[in-house]
Amino acid sequence: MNSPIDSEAPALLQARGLAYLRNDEPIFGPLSFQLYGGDVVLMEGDNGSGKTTLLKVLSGLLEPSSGEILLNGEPLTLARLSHQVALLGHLLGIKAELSPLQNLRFAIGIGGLRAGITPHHALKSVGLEGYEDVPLRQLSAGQKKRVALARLLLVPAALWLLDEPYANLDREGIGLVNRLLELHALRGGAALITSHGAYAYTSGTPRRIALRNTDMAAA
Ligand SMILES: Nc1ncnc2c1ncn2[C@@H]1O[C@H](COP(=O)(O)OP(=O)(O)OP(=O)(O)O)[C@@H](O)[C@H]1O
Repeated sequence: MNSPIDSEAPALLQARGLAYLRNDEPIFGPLSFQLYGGDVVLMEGDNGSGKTTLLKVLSGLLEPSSGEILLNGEPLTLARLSHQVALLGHLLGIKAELSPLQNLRFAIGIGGLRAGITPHHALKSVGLEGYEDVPLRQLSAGQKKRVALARLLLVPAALWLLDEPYANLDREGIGLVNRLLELHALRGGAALITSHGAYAYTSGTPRRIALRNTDMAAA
């Protein structure tokens, strides 16, 4: 398990007794865990075990049935979410009618801009130089995923919540995700990643949280 980079700092993310029920049926939890700067944590589980639901709860899209979520030691609010948390969901949150550049500018308007990087630079970093002005609907699934990865690079959010970040990516794209994660962890960020188990994160041995269909337990 990674240790906090600054032991005085509160966890970037703390979940306390977090549970979600749909129609009185438990989907996950209760779960308690925390992520500090430098942590990359892998959330594993079979189809339907609740990984996406947990990320939706952590990113404020769903209300937990019980428990609480703290960001930097403070209760989660929409204002804190927009600047402290970046979500990469199944629906990538990018608009098909806009170009990569327009999508990134839109994201900056909401989430802010990290110092020392521009949208052009971010697109080059994810291998999309030359695609700046092409409408998203003309890009492949993997290229769209790369636009969403460029957005992660641009916004200053320290906590990344990534739902299946390797899906639709080729071998080079998988390496790209790993490099982005390593860089993010090195500069004090943290990431929670979902995976079906065949994960591709290759840097060290990430901490794991296991969601199971049968007992809904946290490891
Ligand atoms: N909008 C919804 N309405 C009703 N039930 C839902 C909804 N979304 C998900 N579920 C149910 O909640 C459970 C958890 O779903 P979730 O998408 O969180 O699982 P997952 O672990 O991310 O799955 P996968 O690995 O297939 O992406 C499943 O049983 C699913 O059928």
